[in-house]
Amino acid sequence: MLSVENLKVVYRGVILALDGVSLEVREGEAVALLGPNGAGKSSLVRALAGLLPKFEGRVLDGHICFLGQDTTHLDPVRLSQMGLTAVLEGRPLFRYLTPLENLVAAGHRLSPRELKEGMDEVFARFPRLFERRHEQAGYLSGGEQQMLLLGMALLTRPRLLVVDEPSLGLAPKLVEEVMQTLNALRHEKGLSLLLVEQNARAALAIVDRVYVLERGRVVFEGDAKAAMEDQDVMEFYLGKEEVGFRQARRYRRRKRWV
Ligand SMILES: Nc1ncnc2c1ncn2[C@@H]1O[C@H](COP(=O)(O)OP(=O)(O)OP(=O)(O)O)[C@@H](O)[C@H]1O
Repeated sequence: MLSVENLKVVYRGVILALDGVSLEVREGEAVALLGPNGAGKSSLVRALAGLLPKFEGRVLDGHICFLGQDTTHLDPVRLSQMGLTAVLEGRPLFRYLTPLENLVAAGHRLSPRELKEGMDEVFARFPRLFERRHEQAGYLSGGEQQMLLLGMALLTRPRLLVVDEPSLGLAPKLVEEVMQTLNALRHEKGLSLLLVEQNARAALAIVDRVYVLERGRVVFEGDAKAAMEDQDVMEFYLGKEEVGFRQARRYRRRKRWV
């Protein structure tokens, strides 16, 4: 469904963010892209969604192929029409508009009947959004905003959903809820999912395969279950799990590979 080959991305002509990344997401598959700050995860998302020019970035080399078509230089509108929807990090929504208005904006390509059906489905899936549908979206909690963004993404009728750091800033219980929502969407809608995360454990619990990015390169790829059971991977790539004096888990990076 999606294949990325030897992708190099540069910002302002000098800052190399991706240095020859190759990866694949097959039809119906859920794949995690993990990595620490600055690894290049968001740069890959921007490249996939045709958004690099908005960030003064461009593809220097390599190819992106979606549904058999070379989409390396396609614009976001065309990509969305093809079924590739990206939910960017930082919860980009219209903060001064209501959830209802945000959903209408996201579903602007649908007919009135399709929009109504789509919104009914979103509100049935996220009852809390329905309760708060007339309030300002900027005042929703982080978890509710994330649900709204997923609802907006659903209205674009994606075949591949790319979600950038949905767990950012959320309490563990909400992280779990967001992951379970993504998992349910994937299975019920038959979506393919590329989940970009720093929270390795949360992501690995719902995906089939994983790529780990570090300093713009893929340093590990493999089966998610195997990655979780592999102590070296957990320690070296994802950080060592430690149980602190309050029995709180924390993760410490042990080593860099590149
Ligand atoms: N608009 C930009 N202009 C210049 N450099 C950028 C820009 N965006 C990202 N970079 C640089 O590209 C590299 C990769 O950044 P990117 O945001 O893709 O990493 P990331 O893995 O998503 O990190 P994080 O988890 O912190 O969001 C970093 O060195 C970053 O400073």
